[in-house]
Amino acid sequence: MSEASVAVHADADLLAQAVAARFVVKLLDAQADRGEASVVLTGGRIAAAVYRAAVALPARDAVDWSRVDVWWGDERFLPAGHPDRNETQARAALLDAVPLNPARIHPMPASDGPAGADPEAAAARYAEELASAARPGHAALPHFDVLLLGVGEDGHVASVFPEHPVHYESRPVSAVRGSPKPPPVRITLTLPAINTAEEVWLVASGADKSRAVGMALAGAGPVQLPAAGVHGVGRTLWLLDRAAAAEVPPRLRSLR
Ligand SMILES: O=C1O[C@H](COP(=O)(O)O)[C@@H](O)[C@H](O)[C@H]1O
Repeated sequence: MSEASVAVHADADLLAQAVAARFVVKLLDAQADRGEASVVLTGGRIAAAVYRAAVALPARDAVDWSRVDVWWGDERFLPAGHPDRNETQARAALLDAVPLNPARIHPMPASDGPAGADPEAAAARYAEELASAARPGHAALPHFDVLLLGVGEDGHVASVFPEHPVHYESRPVSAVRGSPKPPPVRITLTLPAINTAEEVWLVASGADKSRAVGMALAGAGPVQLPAAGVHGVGRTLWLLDRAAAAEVPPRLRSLR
């Protein structure tokens, strides 16, 4: 488990630009080291801005997109192509603009997909897909070079919400019913699965995130504040704008 580090940028636009640049470099580094890269995407407003900024970077053409695996940390359990699906957002903002191998894009199942409208069956199906990409002799998950997370006003990450029973799920992928944020039915990686990633980046912008961000970095409990419970194996990076960083303990800040 890695110690958290924090980078603060002046505003949401600069934050998105900086995260996009880091993201492209991370893919390049992973491909230099391993010949391929594996990313876990998130949903949310700042994530969409990061994806658009990544597409606008000339250096994006240095990435061999055909050797990038794309996974998701959570999904709203809605029909394929629904505008509120995290997949739909990521395709529009990033995936449709770069030459990925379609076989290496791994969206979580939709509610009208082959697993049917049963979110538990859909979660089990995604767990199987992850397991089939795991390295022989390793756990039930593939290697993730970088896993992106937004942070909710309540401190949720992916679709792990405060005090939700998903905290007690031992499998890597869980259905979520009764989400306090619409839609009520979702699928999510659980915190232990998220914490297998080499790097976890938590990206947050805006004053409405400042309390959750500050409490997570001050050491809140993960059941009450899920963002406090995520750690990359090699690196845990909080990427914030000034508004979201307003309550970060001063000793942790690195201002840009
Ligand atoms: O519902 C979700 O919300 C969070 C945060 O979204 P934001 O718009 O407040 O940044 C997101 O990280 C998660 O993937 C998504 O399903």
